[in-house]
Amino acid sequence: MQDHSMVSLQQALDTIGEQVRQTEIIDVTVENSLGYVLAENVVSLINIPPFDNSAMDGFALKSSDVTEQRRPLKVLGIIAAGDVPLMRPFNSGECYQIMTGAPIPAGCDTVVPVELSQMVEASVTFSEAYPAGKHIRQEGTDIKEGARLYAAGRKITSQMIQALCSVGQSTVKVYTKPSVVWLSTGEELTDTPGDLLEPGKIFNSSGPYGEAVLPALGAALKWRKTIPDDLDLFRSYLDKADEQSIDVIISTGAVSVGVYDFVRSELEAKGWDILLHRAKVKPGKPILFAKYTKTGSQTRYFFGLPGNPVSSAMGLRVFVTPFLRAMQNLPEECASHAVLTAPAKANKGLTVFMKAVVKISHEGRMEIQPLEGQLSYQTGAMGDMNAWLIHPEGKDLIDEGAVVTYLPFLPD
Ligand SMILES: Nc1nc2c(c(=O)[nH]1)N[C@H]1C(S)=C(S)[C@@H](COP(=O)(O)OP(=O)(O)OC[C@H]3O[C@@H](n4cnc5c(N)ncnc54)[C@H](O)[C@@H]3O)O[C@H]1N2
Ligand code: MOO
Repeated sequence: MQDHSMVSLQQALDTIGEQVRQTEIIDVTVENSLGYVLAENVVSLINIPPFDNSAMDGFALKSSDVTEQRRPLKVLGIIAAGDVPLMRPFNSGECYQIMTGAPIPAGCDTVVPVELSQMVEASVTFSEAYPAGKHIRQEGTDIKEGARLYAAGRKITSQMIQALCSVGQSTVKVYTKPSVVWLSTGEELTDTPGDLLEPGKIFNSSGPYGEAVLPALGAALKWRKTIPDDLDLFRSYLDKADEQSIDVIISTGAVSVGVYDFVRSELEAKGWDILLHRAKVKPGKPILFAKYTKTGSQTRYFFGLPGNPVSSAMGLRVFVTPFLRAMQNLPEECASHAVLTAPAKANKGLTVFMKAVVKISHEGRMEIQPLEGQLSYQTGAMGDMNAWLIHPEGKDLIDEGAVVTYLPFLPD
């Protein structure tokens, strides 16, 4: 007889969390580093700006030369961005025309914007006296040489790429993105959207969803296949993933108690250890987690996500995402809270994840509202949700106005 007992959400997460091993550390070019997690602190080796430069198009001069007397100054030449800094100081009564970003010449203590000047041939006068220290962007006033830009464990964003490039960083050490294979099981699945559905068939929605969302979860999807209820094919894909040293295999469907629910028995037959099967959650109840250890190679992991499409999405977010994050040394996600704007009722015996919308009210308050269509086959509301409201085990009704916990649809 099968064991149909279920563990709590926390026990399930702990079982998964205990298995985490970090991925390999590699060097990637900064240009290709988006979405990777830093495995080292990044320290700037140079000052930014690397030299004093002008913040305006105008005239580089000594402020003592610009007085109420409006004495004309001799323009010695033009200094453009990219020019070598002029080290030879100029004399009183002289100045340079200077462009934004151009190096400040030795002896200059201010830049007067072009709008305040009248230039006639090589001579310029200014409408008013001008103080020292204006419009000069001093070396090191953005980023100091030796300053820590980013700590290990930060996920690289596009903004960070801009700062990394400004200090001239060429490569960074990062954790490899966990490699993933996605297997959609089900005789009923059709992978040709746009075609007329054959009787009894449905379109595969979870496979393309997995492919779309995995990059945002930090994973590298290597390949994705659909498997009718064909055990030989399933075994051959397991072997292929093994040969390619895939870190994590994710399947959808065939993990419940139906006659054709073969995932668990096939994994066991192939020597996988089933560490978790079934948790007190909804959707996602029949969640399965297994590992495969072969001498001489890295342990491999398998998540069997329940087939109902909302259950697959929930399993990916609630169980797989923390595992993928921890493999890259990302910190655990912090709990997010919001005020419930409508009562939420759910099964008391389970932790229920409800499709919901979180938004900031006009008063600046974070508010959350459960959507219509909460069942695990109902994908209609998924496009509107941006959060999973967590309705904890042990409660049936949560009143409007209560503060509840939620999981953003995507992690940071
Ligand atoms: N006697 C019981 N029956 C069921 C139980 C149970 O505890 N006792 N649990 C139910 C729950 S809860 C879930 S969730 C499902 C999970 O079952 P499986 O993982 O075995 O999934 P399947 O039976 O293969 O499929 C379930 C459902 O989802 C549709 N599906 C599957 N794959 C896809 C896909 N890629 N895209 C779109 N839709 C998909 C499939 O056609 C089924 O309708 O079991 C319940 N049964
Ligand atoms: O637990 Mo199932 O995942 O509700 O549909």
